[in-house]
Amino acid sequence: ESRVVVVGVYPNAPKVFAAEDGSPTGILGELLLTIAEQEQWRVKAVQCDWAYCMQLLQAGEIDLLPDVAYTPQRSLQMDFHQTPSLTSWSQFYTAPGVQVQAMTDLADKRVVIMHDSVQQHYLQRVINQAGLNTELLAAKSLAEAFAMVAAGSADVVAANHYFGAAHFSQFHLRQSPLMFEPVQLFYATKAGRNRDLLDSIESYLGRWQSNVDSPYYQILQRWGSAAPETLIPKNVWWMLAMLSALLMLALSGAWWLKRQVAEKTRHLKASENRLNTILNSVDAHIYIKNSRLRYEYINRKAADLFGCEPEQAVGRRDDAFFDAATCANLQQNDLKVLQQGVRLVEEENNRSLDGSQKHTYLSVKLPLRDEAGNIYALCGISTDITEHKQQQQEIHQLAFYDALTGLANRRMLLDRLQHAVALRERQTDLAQGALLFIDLDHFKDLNDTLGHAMGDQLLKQVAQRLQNHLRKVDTLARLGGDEFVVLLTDLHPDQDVASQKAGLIATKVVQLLAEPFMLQDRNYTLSASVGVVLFADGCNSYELLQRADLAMYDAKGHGRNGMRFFNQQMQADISARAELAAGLRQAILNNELLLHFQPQLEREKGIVGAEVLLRWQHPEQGMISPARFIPVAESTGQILQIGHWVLEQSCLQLAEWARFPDTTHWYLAVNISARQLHSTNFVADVTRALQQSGAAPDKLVLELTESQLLQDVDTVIAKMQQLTNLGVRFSLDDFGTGYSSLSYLKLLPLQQLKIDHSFVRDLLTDPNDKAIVKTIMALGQSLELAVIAEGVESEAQYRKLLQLGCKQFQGYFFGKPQPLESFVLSAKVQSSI
Ligand SMILES: Nc1nc2c(ncn2[C@@H]2O[C@H](COP(=O)(O)O[C@H]3[C@@H](O)[C@H](n4cnc5c(=O)[nH]c(N)nc54)O[C@@H]3COP(=O)(O)O)[C@@H](O)[C@H]2O)c(=O)[nH]1
Repeated sequence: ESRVVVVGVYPNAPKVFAAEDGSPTGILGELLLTIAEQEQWRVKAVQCDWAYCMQLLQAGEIDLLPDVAYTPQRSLQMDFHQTPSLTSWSQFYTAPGVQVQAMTDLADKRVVIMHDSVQQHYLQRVINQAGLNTELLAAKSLAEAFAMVAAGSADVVAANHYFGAAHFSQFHLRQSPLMFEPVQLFYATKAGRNRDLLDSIESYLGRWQSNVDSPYYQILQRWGSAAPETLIPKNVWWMLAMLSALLMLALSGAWWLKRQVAEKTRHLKASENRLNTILNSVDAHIYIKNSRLRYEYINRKAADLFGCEPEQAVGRRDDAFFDAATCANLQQNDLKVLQQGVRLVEEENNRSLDGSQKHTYLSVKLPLRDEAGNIYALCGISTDITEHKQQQQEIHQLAFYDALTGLANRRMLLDRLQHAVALRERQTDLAQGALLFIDLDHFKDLNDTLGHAMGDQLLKQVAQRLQNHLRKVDTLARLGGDEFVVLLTDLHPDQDVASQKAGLIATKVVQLLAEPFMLQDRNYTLSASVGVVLFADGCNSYELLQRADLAMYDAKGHGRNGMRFFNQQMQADISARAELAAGLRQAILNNELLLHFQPQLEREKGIVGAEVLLRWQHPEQGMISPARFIPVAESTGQILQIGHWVLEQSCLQLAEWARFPDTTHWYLAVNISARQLHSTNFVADVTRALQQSGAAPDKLVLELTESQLLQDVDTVIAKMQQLTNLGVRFSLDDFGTGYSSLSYLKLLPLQQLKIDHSFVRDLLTDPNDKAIVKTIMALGQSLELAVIAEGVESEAQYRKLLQLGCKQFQGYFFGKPQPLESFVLSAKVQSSI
């Protein structure tokens, strides 16, 4: 039984195609039929297009497929015989007018090939590697592909030269001289199937190809092949193959170079993009200007400022964006960079063309040089520091100016003062300067009565008024509260003239501030005290300010509403007071304070008690008068501690005297300072001193002065009342020197008035003093208060006082203040007389 061989036949004349009866024909069809005849195979043809034939072979539905070019990839799925049945190569066939002399001519062309053919795989690789912009189209058959070119839907067709040579003129195409992809063609079977068919074919091909008279060559001749293909010398065929390989190598090289260039371009593009991203996101204006000062580059930020796109600024100059003054300044800076090759860092104030925007920039400008070192452009980086400058200005304002009045503050004043003093020290022939220290009198009262808002209003008006009347060179400062200082410079080189001028200005200031101010539509009048100091050799700014302050206090001490020059005595007084305060601290610790007692008498009874008077036994200076140290202790607050000690000691002494019949009736008059009286603990302190000592409260007399009672009257009266309720008595010291009114006196829980010694001193000679004493006596009588006269130094004074009705006395005539022992001794002697 003959073997049935199913053969795939696809249209590829003249190599293979189906005859009218469907049997395979063409070179490879006839060759197969000739072998089949010899082998008694019954050939059954299956017609298919190329791609479908390949699929049928893979599926095992056909046994054999002619005209298959060997490729390593196909050898994985198919088996081939050894001797090629044909050799072939590919060629391009073009539409008229289309030239393909080299592979690169395929660029921008539509090339059609048969689907899944060797040409498709080869050309796809070439196009990719050469990076050609070629459109590769696939047709089902070569006839369809040729028809596409003929119809204009493709420019070029690639086909094996057998088909091409036989058909190109029929389709009115042109044959390109470019040959490529030489191949060897075989009958192929599915891998592992029909090996016997291949072996048979191989045996015939081997024998017939070595004999030119064999059926193989007869078939070739019949189908019009000019030369027996297999007789092409092997070396020529290899050369063709080598050339093809070289072409591939060259194309690969070109492809590699192109890839490198593309890679580099990609890198450069990426770098440029990155750089642009950075430059555009930097918070600064970055630009490049060429040597003619035209912009070559600006970043996004600069473009936003200019109100255009970056490209639109290229070629333009600053005058397109800034006003004339700005341009002139920028040009000056730019030329410095371009001409001198320097790196420039400058603050630039730029104003826009229409003047609407003004900005300050910190600009850094650098020259750009070519490889030969020549400057061809400049690169600028300008950072907008407008806000920073404003903040700096605000910080400066806060640091050096008073927020309320806008005047210079202490810091600024000291700064200017230091500068003026230093200048004066360097140039002694320079005009003399001076400081005026101004303090408003009783400003606190205005604040307390009208409120702080009104107080602020007044301070602003004071500042304004002073400022209006001072020269521009002078500095008016507010130190805080109601304290103002004027720094006068450039007065006069002559000390006396300068002093005269400063005095006139100070007087003018006092007069100015005495003129009424308008507050809430009402006139408000105030006064000011002014201290004046002239610059002095070796005196620094702090000392000058302190001296002016002292002078101002002196002005206050002299009745306010006036001016005083600083003098050395003020300084000496201050130093002495400071020294005294320091010594007093030590005195308290070292028990240097002691009490003296001055007797108080009644005519019939003799000694009835004593005034306690404090003494300071200084180890070096001897006895220091309380008239010196009590005011100091008052101002430093030490009086609270000292006064408390006096009170405790006095109570202890009273308790001690109470134990003896001779002294049990004696009382002690203790001086109470203003601070003591106004301290919140005053009543408690007195009560505790009495309780802890066991002294009888009615033996304790507390001496207050009229001035102490003027302040916070209600509280003082309440305190006095509380102690009066305990039995403590109160005496009004220095009576007659103050301003006590009768109605006011009636409110106070007093038991005694003490006639000041200044009235007693001239009682015999001065009718006024005599009249005052008489009045005080009458007052005491009407208010039912005892009256004691102090400072009685002579018998004549004593007699006169007796005559005027006085019953109680104190003074040197009866006994000076003395230590406890001598007081007690002399008191007993007096009683026994
Ligand atoms: N707060 C306190 N003040 C006190 C205390 N001790 C004293 N003082 C006050 O110090 C001032 C000076 O006192 P002093 O130097 O002791 O002078 C007193 C007497 O010595 C003096 N005096 C008395 N008799 C005469 C006299 O005949 N002639 C004369 N020239 N001076 C005389 O008078 C002073 C007493 O004055 P006064 O207190 O007003 O009664 C003085 O103000 C004391 O008050 C203390 O502990 N605390």
